[in-house]
Amino acid sequence: MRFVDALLAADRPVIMELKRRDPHGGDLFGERSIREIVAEYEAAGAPCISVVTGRWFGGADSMLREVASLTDRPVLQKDFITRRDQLLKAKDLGASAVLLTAGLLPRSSMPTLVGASLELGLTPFVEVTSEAEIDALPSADQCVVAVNNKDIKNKERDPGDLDRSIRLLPALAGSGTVCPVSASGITEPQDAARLLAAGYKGLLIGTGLLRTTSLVDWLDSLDKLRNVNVP
Ligand SMILES: O=C(O)c1ccccc1NCC(=O)[C@H](O)[C@H](O)COP(=O)(O)O
Repeated sequence: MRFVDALLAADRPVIMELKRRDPHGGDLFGERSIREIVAEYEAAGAPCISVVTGRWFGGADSMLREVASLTDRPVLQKDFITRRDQLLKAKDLGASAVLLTAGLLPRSSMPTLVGASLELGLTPFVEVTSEAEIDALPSADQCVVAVNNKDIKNKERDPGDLDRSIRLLPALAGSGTVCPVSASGITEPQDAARLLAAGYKGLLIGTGLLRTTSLVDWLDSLDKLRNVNVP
């Protein structure tokens, strides 16, 4: 299934992320193997899985290959992608979607990379932090567009500003994307429920899910707050 279709059809529209380290170098996997985390996410009904291969977060390309070999859920690669050859590699490693960060790319590169991703059958997962970045997006109707609540230019050391997602939602709706996503800094089920109630079709959560003592309880709380029954 396509990344975007899987997310839009999900009872729990949460892209669950594997990220080895937090921005301060803290371990997020503990004793768990990649296989165990993927199994936990699948059992929790993850429609899509995100893998951070960026080295700032302890990532490596091998993590993407391993995750893609363990699941048939669409997998997003989160890395600093600036060139077409990285898209080819992402595809080869098993990705279904690729992160393109508006704030890190020269404006002229975004249309080229969005076009090249689509040609390769990869969903562009475009991250933005401002209205100006949203207004400049090419082919937003064919992209997942995500508001990043943290500041990647500061290595995401900040706790995140979830109100940024609320503020930018009207601009996202106007961009033409069918799949607005709120990403980063979502640690509590209450925050997740608030963002979904506001109109987000998906959330991307790493640290909050990797650090919780019970993923099952975290997601049950979210379901209760949303009044949904997940079988
Ligand atoms: O945002 C980027 O440009 C980026 C580039 C390369 C590797 C990672 C990148 N971002 C990481 C993230 O955005 C977060 O891991 C993700 O949104 C989850 O955040 P959190 O729930 O706060 O762990």
